[in-house]
Amino acid sequence: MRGVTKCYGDGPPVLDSINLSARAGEVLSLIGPSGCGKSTLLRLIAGLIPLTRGTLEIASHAEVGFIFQEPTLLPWLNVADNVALPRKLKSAPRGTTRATPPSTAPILPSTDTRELLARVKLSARARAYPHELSGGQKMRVSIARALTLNPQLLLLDEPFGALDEMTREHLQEELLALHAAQAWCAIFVTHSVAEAVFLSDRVFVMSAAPGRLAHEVAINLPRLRNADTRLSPAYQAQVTHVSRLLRSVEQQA
Ligand SMILES: Nc1ncnc2c1ncn2[C@@H]1O[C@H](COP(=O)(O)OP(=O)(O)OP(=O)(O)O)[C@@H](O)[C@H]1O
Repeated sequence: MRGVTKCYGDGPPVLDSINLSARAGEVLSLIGPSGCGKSTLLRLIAGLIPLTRGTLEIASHAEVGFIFQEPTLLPWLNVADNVALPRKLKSAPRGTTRATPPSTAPILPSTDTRELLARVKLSARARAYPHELSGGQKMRVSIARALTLNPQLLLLDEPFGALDEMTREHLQEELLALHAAQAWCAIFVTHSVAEAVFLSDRVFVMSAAPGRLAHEVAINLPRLRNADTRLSPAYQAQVTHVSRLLRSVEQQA
């Protein structure tokens, strides 16, 4: 992104002159006060809303996956069919596929779907329906669905915000294991400093009104992170550092 500015309607800039570049395989986090424009930034990258000014380039043909805080699963499809949905929508001729309840019997999961379900530890629940799953399991389905098209870029908007602390930590570790296997670039929006530091190569602390990238912090921890990482002094020092930066932008707001 170069000089990206976003206004909604004829309102003031919500984001002002954002310059941001991400390398293949990098995990970036955006953290900042409520309303500073984190979700807006992700929606711009996803192409869901238009830029007001500036330029945004994504490597050509890059597949982009999006994971929201709400798992947004289709209640009438089982786990395997929810995960396979992006592939089915993509392979269907334009104008023929509608996301309405089908009357046909469920199709056997493809090998790819089965493998994805194994990676998110849901093989045993392939035939379950969303209402039969826990919050953490629903999020695992949402992650598997986002990975179905082998994205090079994964956008995550506060995906673990509604989950309890333990589930959240497990999912963070699982997400990093998936990243080690597939090496997509990820841009992660979170309100948790600990989560941002744990997951990221770089953390951006944003200031509000208008939203800007106020601080960039390189997280110099070994890439292979696990539960022990959270106990290490280096990790805790980075969490303290980012927390102070966040406090300072909040005081300026
Ligand atoms: N569709 C919209 N129309 C008008 N204003 C909007 C729209 N979406 C967001 N905004 C405004 O843009 C600003 C940034 O919103 P955004 O949701 O991007 O912030 P955020 O940093 O993700 O917030 P939070 O941390 O609370 O989720 C806010 O002031 C919000 O009110």
